Amino acid sequence: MGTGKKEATRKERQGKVGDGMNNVKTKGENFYRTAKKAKTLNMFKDGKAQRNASGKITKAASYQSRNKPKARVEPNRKWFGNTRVISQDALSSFREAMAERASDPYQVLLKSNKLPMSLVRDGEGKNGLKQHQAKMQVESAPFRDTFGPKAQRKRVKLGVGSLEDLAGESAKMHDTYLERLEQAKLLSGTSRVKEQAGEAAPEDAVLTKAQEPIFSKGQSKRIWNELYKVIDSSDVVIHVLDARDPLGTRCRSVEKYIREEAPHKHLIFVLNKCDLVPTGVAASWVRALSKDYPTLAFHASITNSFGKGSLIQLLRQFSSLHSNRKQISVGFIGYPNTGKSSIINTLRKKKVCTVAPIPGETKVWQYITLMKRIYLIDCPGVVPPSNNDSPEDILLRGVVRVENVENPEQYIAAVLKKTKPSHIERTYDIRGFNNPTEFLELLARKGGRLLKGGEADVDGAAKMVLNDFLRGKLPWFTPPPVVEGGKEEKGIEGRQGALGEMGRIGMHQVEEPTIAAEDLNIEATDGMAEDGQGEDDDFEGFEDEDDESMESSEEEQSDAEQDLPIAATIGDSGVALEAG
Ligand SMILES: Nc1nc2c(ncn2[C@@H]2O[C@H](COP(=O)(O)OP(=O)(O)OP(=O)(O)O)[C@@H](O)[C@H]2O)c(=O)[nH]1
Repeated sequence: MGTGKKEATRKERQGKVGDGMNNVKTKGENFYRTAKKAKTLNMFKDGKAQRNASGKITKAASYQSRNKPKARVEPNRKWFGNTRVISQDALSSFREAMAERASDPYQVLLKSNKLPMSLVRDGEGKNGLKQHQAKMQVESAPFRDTFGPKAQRKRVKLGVGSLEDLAGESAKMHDTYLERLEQAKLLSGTSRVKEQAGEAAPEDAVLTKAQEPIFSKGQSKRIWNELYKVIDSSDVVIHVLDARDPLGTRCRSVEKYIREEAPHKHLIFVLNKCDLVPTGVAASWVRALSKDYPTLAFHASITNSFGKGSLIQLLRQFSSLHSNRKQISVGFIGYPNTGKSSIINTLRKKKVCTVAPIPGETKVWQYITLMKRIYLIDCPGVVPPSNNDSPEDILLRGVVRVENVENPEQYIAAVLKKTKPSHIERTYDIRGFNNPTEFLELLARKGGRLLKGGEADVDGAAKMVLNDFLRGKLPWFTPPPVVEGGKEEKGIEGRQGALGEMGRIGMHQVEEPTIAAEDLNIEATDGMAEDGQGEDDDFEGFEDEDDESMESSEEEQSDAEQDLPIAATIGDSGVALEAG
């Protein structure tokens, strides 16, 4: 028997139309009982009122009762199903242990979205614990510690006594600012202040350093959009630095962005062009930079590379860290011309990205498959805008194309300052000059670079010297920071490597935090076992073989996934340096 319309149709079809038809309810309005109606019907079902012989109600029916029901919600165990109670001591030791691991660049927090990260990131967010603590502090700090002569709280340094003074001070500061702005305009004539009639009042202007537009390369919105696309799509971000000037080519703003906005992404440094600096210098830089992020020394070359095995091993470790993903993406970021595309070519052992000795060769981001589970992303070179960088600094970092520079001879003094005189003499076979102009003239004459009338082509010689400086013909490097007492600082013990001493990079587990380990499913297991990948990997064959082995290890790991450690350490020796 069908229901509703179907039933009605059946009856009609079979000629059973009659009285019965009226009883068939058809779907539509009032077909189902509403909750309200059901409630009312149930109420009537509850029983009638009891009456005495004369018909007076002795006991009202439940729907007639005027007694208030007990408004108590029945307790349920499920309310507490997802919570755990721990002591304050246990909580603080958990937080200490987690904070230690979270701040160590060599340890990776896994499953951070399943951890009570608000406890770990205490002080960063505005919600939760911090707010609570702030409230507690306000509530618990006694009056005498907060106000009065013995107050221990820091007060805002206003430098003014009254509100009028403050107003006067800000008016004065504004005047000084406008004055400086005017001065800058006069001095440069190229200030970026919009001066078209009435378009922008001087108040709207920004005081910027006057510089040629070519010195703003790598700072355009387009390039930064490319960078953000790469960062967004990457699980691992490789920041490529030039070994000759690692600090100059370091983008701290990008590091900060990743640290704050995408803490789940892994950032590592690759110190490229290590072949251009002495081994000891590269090792010292690696040691110095390793304190902030894991650092690898590298020499990009398809035929004669250095550090390739270590980098691949590291990437495979990251890929096994994210074994639940189909693949991981590795973004290469950094200043222009630091060798991002060259590193990708080195890893792929063939020319997949265009490489050129001029900055800005990579224009848009580009995906490259390294192996089934690892994708690489090339990014155009970016330059964080900074008011402290002079055009000289920018030029000598290789951000600008030398042929576009006007009056290149003005930068030769800086080149001579950065390069040892003996290296200049050896490279150009020139000696006995007293200043940069003399040097350029001698060089131009020696190379037969003469203009009309036998004048030395100083301009051309300067461009040549700048190119030699940037392309590695002239040896130079920035001295690494001197560690106090001449000894290495502790802190990243066992991670310092020196070129020539290869440490196997392997992931191993750290002890689980003191509390809640089982609660949070963070037992240490050997889920991170690594298979080594040597420098001489045959990369073509590697795809099949290794992916298979990786898949099988993935299967093993999938069982143990629950038990993955929450923190894994990158490398015993940490600094991924490799025997040269
Ligand atoms: N000596 C030496 N030169 C290198 C190394 N890596 C890259 N180079 C050279 O540096 C230049 C720039 O390399 P690219 O790979 O184009 O640099 P990039 O970072 O991709 O540059 P953009 O396209 O501007 O982002 C090329 O001439 C490379 O030959 C290295 O390890 N050693």
